[in-house]
Amino acid sequence: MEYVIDMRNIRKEFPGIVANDNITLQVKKGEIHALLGENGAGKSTLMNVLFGLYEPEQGEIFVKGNKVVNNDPNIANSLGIGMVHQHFMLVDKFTVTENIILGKEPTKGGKVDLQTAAKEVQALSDQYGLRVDPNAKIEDISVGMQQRVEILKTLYRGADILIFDEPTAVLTPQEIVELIQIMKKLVSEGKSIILITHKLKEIMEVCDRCTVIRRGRGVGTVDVSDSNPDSLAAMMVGREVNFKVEKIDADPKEAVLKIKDLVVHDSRKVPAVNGLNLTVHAGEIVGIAGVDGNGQSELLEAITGLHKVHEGSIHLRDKEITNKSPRSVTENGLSHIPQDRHKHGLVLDFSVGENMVLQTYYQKPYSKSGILSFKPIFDKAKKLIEEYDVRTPDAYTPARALSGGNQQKAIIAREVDRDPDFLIAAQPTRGLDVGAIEFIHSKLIEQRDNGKAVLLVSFELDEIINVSDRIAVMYEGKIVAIVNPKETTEQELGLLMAGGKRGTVHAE
Ligand SMILES: Nc1ncnc2c1ncn2[C@@H]1O[C@H](COP(=O)(O)OP(=O)(O)OP(=O)(O)O)[C@@H](O)[C@H]1O
Repeated sequence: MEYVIDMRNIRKEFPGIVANDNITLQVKKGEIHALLGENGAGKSTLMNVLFGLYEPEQGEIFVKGNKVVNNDPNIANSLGIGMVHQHFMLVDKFTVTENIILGKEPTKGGKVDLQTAAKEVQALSDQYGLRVDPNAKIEDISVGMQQRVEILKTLYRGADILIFDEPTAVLTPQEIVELIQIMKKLVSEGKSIILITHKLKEIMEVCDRCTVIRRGRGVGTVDVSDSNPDSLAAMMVGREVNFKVEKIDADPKEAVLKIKDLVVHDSRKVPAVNGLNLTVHAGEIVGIAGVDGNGQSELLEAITGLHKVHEGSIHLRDKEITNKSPRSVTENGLSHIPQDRHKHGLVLDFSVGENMVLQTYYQKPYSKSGILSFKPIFDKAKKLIEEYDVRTPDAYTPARALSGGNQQKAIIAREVDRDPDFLIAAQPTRGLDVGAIEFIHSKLIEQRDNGKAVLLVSFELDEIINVSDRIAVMYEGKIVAIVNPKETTEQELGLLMAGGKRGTVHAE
């Protein structure tokens, strides 16, 4: 059988780690082929080898039966391979069309022919159901549309083998439904897709076959129709995974976070949070459910001191923290697992060890008389790396070199370990494998059981329902309903998130 992609016995090493150890990946034409593995298993590395970004130490690559030599991204492109990266590579100030044609502009009379380009983009967009506004600027469009621009960019360059690196991690549930339709359309038109995802539900829904890798080695390739989420998880992690979140009923105590009549403006000076009231008690997890863009980011930034509050107040226990600096809020007992781990969670060029003390480096035992004490810093880091299973060669490795999921585990380790009164967890399991998700959920529940107040914000409705003790539904900058997770369904929550009505609101 001839494969469109045939990667044989690939080996790729980084200092201190074999990221790909003799891996074979074979993709058939017209299939959606899942690539599944734990955080740090080597999936992105393998795709970067295929795309010519890394040169493997060993192994062969055949594309449509032809052996690839001296691979680089230009060669990969010319062979019809296109990559839709997790972090988009678009120019914010350019329009959709300008981004799509960048580097391959049609010309007329020596000038870029934008009219012809716009027509070509529209034709591709119609053919594959990739809805975009060709004249909109990237900075003004949603994440979902930006992703469609990335897909169109690869199609415009003639790609017929598309690599999607965790494409749904950044999307809202509605956008995920659309992307799945788009992927089905692409393969029905003869394209082949390699899909990296941690979401087993997605694999079951759209993929034909799945290749599993564990700690840099191939475990095997299976037909999805012969598998189920349990068997895939076990193959990937090497043990059975418990998908059910185990917890006893909450025993909430005194109020820890008290928000009264909060108003926060967004960057366009429009109220994004608009008269919001919310209380979170010691010993409970309150989950915030809402469609992206209903003020969740502004709310979290206001609590953590990253965004100015216009009206209203925020108290942590009896201390007012309204418009206090991030450091002051942190010193008053807040920990924060931020939504954007690169912007607010890590200093990528610092070592993992240094990142573990980002909020506490100036305190004892990590500093003495204003000078850093590296032994206690790295002793602490080593302990956390072990406890949280952060896969890194060592504590001295720069955070940038860790896989996305392991960067997230490092942040969670640091924030939970600081033992705060109040923990904000924003999309805490985004990009994590099922084994890591199981572990993080148990850590959040452990915090709750130790009497901490936890605020969980997540687009994953099953996570909100399974982990929270109360669910606050946020719509147009307000909490519009408080729901008991035991008495609701994903459908019912979805309706409330879209502005539907049900019951009364008790912010307490
Ligand atoms: N440029 C690099 N320099 C050093 N080490 C690296 C580099 N890129 C990846 N690694 C290491 O190689 C291993 C595999 O990383 P990779 O990003 O391929 O994992 P992954 O399976 O894609 O993980 P995730 O699901 O978390 O994204 C990890 O241990 C990572 O730390």
